[in-house]
Amino acid sequence: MLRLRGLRKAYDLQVVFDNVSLQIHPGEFVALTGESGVGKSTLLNCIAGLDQPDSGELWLSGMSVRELAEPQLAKLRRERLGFVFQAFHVLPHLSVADNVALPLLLQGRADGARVQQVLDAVGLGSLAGRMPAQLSGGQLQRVAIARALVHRPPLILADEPSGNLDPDTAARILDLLQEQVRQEGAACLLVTHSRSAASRADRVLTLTASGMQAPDAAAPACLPA
Ligand SMILES: Nc1ncnc2c1ncn2[C@@H]1O[C@H](COP(=O)(O)OP(=O)(O)OP(=O)(O)O)[C@@H](O)[C@H]1O
Repeated sequence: MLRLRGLRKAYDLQVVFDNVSLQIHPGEFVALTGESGVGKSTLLNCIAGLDQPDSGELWLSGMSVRELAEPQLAKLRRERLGFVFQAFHVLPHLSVADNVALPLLLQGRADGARVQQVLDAVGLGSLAGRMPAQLSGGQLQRVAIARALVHRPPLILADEPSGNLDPDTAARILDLLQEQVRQEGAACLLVTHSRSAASRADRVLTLTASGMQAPDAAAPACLPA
C-alpha cells in the first residue's frame, strides 16, 4: 500500500528528516509519533504529493509518487487518499454536507446517503446544513474527518485527528478510523502525540531527525507496496 525508502527532506539548509523508511500494508493501523517540529506533517505532505522530498523512494498503491505529473498526482490523491489535515482545510463557503460530499463529487459519484451516514458516525448528523463559521473547533475537525473517510480511501493520512476533541469524542473518532481499517481493509497512518491514541495502533513508529525508529524501519527491498 505504502512504501518509503531513504526519504530525505530539507528546507534550504535545514534538514527536516533523513533516511526515513517504512512500509504499511492494507488493513494496518500505524501511529507516527515524534517530537514537535521533527517533520511528521511534512512527511504526510510528502506522502500525499503535496510537498516534494529531496531524495528517496515513495511508492503508493504501486505507483512511484515522485515520478507522477501533477494531473496523475491529483487523481491519486482524489481516489486513493483520505487526508485529515492538522489545520482542517474545511472550505468556508460550503455547508458541512457539501464539504463532506466533495471527494465523492470529484470522482463523479454523488451519494447523499453516504454523506449522511459518515456525518452521523462523527456525531454531526444534525448539523449537515450549517456553514463552517457556525461550528466549534472540534466540530470542524470532525467535518475534516468525515470528508477524509466518505469515499472509503485505501490510505488514510490523519494528522492529530483527535487533538481538539474531548476524550469521549476523540475515542469515537479513533473507533471510526479503526473501523475503516478493519472493515474496508484501508491502511491508516495516524500522527499523534497521544499515548492512548498510539496504544490502539498495530505498530508505533517514531520519527527522528535521522530516520524512523521502529523494528521494521529498514523496509525490505521488495516489490512496490
Ligand atoms: N514551508 C516550510 N518552509 C520552511 N520550513 C518549514 C516549512 N514547513 C515546515 N517547516 C519546518 O520543518 C520542520 C518540521 O515541521 P512539521 O510541521 O512537519 O513538524 P511536526 O513534527 O509535524 O510538528 P508538530 O508535532 O509540532 O505538529 C519545522 O522545523 C518547521 O518549522
